Amino acid sequence: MLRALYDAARKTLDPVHYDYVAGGAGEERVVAGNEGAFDRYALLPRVLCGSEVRDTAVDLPGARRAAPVVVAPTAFHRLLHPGGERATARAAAAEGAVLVTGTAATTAVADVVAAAREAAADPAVWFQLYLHPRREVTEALVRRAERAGCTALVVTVDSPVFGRHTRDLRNGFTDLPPGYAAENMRGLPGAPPDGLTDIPMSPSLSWRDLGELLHMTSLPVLVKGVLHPADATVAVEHGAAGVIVSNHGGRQSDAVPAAVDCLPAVARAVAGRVPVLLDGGIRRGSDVAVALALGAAAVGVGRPAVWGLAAEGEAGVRAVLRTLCDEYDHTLALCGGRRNTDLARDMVVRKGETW
Ligand SMILES: Cc1cc2nc3c(=O)[nH]c(=O)nc-3n(C[C@H](O)[C@H](O)[C@H](O)COP(=O)(O)O)c2cc1C
Ligand SMILES: O=C(O)C(=O)c1ccccc1
Repeated sequence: MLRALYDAARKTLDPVHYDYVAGGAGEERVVAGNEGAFDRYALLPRVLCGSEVRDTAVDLPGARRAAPVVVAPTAFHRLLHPGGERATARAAAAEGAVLVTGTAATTAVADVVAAAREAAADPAVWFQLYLHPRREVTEALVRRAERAGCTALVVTVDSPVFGRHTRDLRNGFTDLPPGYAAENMRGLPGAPPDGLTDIPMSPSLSWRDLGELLHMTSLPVLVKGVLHPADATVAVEHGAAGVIVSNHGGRQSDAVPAAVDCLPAVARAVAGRVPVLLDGGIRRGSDVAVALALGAAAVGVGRPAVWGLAAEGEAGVRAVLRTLCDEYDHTLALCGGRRNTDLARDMVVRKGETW
């Protein structure tokens, strides 16, 4: 459905930047695996129980939204389209989707939220955070997000070290070019804004650091990058407001399972205490339906939104979100559902393994 937009993105982007977005760690087995995993699931519809009027609304931390599709945090939008994060923010707000803007954005969070507010009266922008080894730097970032009007924080925990993006290493793309900066890092304690090397990652971060983050803010905090069900349990016990099952779109480890294959066990561990979100490989409305039936409250999309942005700016991101949500609503109707929670666990089967 969105093939034409993706092709346009490929044509218009500098090949090095295209590779930055498309690529992943190692041999990119996980990049391929995230998408491929959805091909192994099928939906078993229920019949004669549907409705003309469907309600796909979802309650997420700091956001009730009309559809269960969130724009996942991705870096460097200004590098990919002159409209940058502002264009993405306007698109997400206009389509009623949560936008997760982040530490690696090339537009300051206050400007991102301002752009979202131009496009809709009540937008929802979350801020994605890399925990800084220095607590005062993390705290300064948190205050920026709070002051800007973000309604939740997303802390990414799958990056104890930078991912080794094979194509970037081959292309020599290891930092932002001159003229671009990770704007949220500008002027932070001890952090000159020279680019992505200012976003340090540390393998010595621990659950204690998450605990400290939860104490320094009253915003809900979602934990992004959980694959092991035991970690989901610990996150909830610490007070996380949500768990995001994600392998970072295959950009960190190239030896992990497909994200959607980790979802059922995480959903079981969380047991409805907080919403579970999933990102990685969502490309069509039926993928959204599979994820919801396997226990997700909502899904995130990374690359699809970026391709839309690169191809057509705000209009491209809007087209991606609208298409996914339309397809999802149509799939829900075909499954005999009227709301998201009608997609029950027993309506997803492994292909070739129906009873
Ligand atoms: C170009 C790019 C940049 C990304 N930057 C970040 C980031 O700064 N922080 C983060 O938590 N995740 C980041 N991610 C991961 C996404 O949030 C998300 O987990 C992933 O893209 C989902 O997979 P998908 O692209 O198949 O939808 C990035 C992904 C891409 C493709
Ligand atoms: O590219 C990424 O996946 C990513 O998460 C990131 C992290 C720090 C700076 C830039 C991008």
